[in-house]
Amino acid sequence: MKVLVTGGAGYIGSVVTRVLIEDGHDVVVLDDLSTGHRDAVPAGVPFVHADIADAGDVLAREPFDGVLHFAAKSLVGESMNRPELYWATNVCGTRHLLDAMRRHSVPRLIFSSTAAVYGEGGPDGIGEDTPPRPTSPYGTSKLAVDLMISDECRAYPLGAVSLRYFNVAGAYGPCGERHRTETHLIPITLDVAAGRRPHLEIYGNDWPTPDGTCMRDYIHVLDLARAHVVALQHARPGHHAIYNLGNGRGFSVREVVAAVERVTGRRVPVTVAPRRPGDPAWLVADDSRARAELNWQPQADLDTIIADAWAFHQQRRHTDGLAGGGTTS
Ligand SMILES: NC(=O)c1ccc[n+]([C@@H]2O[C@H](COP(=O)([O-])OP(=O)(O)OC[C@H]3O[C@@H](n4cnc5c(N)ncnc54)[C@H](O)[C@@H]3O)[C@@H](O)[C@H]2O)c1
Ligand SMILES: O=c1ccn([C@@H]2O[C@H](COP(=O)(O)OP(=O)(O)O[C@H]3O[C@H](CO)[C@@H](O)[C@H](O)[C@H]3O)[C@@H](O)[C@H]2O)c(=O)[nH]1
Repeated sequence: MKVLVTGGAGYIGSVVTRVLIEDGHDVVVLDDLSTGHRDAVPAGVPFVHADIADAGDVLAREPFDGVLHFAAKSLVGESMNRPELYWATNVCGTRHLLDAMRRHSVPRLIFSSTAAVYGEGGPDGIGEDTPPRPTSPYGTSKLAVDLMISDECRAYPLGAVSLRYFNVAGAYGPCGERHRTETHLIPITLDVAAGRRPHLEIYGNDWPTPDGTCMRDYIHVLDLARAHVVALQHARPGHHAIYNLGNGRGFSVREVVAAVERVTGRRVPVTVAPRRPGDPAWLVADDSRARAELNWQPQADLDTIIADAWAFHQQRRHTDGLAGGGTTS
């Protein structure tokens, strides 16, 4: 298929772009490079430096079979302080994209939704039919888009799939997490293991969980990418399908730290800091619907996810000459 990948210079979008190309698809990437990197887009893939609000200019040039829409603001903590950014980019930006898709008769949409739409979970996995109660503007904005897409599919022949990712981590070859300001647990913990930060701050040790730290469900970015390729085939006109993508198993922040120490053979000093506003205690997926209907199955366990992220981290250290504290770039 000929597809447009918005946010294809970002972490997940760049991995999915690679996997789509390996699967024989013809990809164009659109990204404003606000958090992405031009060099994350594979060589030879046409790149458009633009905002999603202007995606119509690209869709007007030639027929597209689908759009994979990753471009977004996506940090829970930031969204608590700057909610307007989340409504403008995630909701208004996607509204413009949907209008352009309709104008240019693009039949398929794969949307990056999130576990953050559910709000507080619990030890039992969260299924797609759980009533959404987001605890942050990030989650609210993504839920608003999911609802907007459902309305669009009811009224028009668009076929859409929302994939609700749980915590994505790991790397695929030259593509991994390298946000200018990193907030995600695994890359920060790897920075500590590498001696680039003095310690990890654990955001709260008094949560209602077995060891008092937050529980999350980590999924390898390559497992996630493969689900997108399947979902593209699965989109049916006038239908909006929603699938959780996780591993179905929760790990606490302290368990992630222990896994990083095990995989890297390095010590990770920690301190306990206050809870981060907007964080739920538990987010663990019931991903049985994706396994059954998409015939998809995640392969990588937590140690593999961390080992691949660590290999990427070490490789960036060499290519970027990174040393000492600071952020990845
Ligand atoms: N990382 C996770 O664990 C996770 C979990 C659930 C959902 N998601 C979703 O997956 C998607 C990708 O996340 P990521 O971790 O790769 O983030 P990322 O920040 O690395 O990638 C987002 C990309 O979108 C681009 N972008 C942002 N605003 C844009 C705009 N207005 N116009 C054009 N491009 C724009 C950025 O430059 C960046 O390249 C997001 O929609 C996010 O909400 C991520
Ligand atoms: O320095 C840190 C960073 C994180 N955490 C904790 O680690 C857990 C995971 O945090 P993080 O890696 O920032 O991911 P989340 O906030 O869980 O959000 C990610 O996972 C969500 C789905 O679960 C997605 O919607 C978001 O886009 C994605 O950023 C949370 O409990 C944090 O409080 C710390 O204790 N210290």
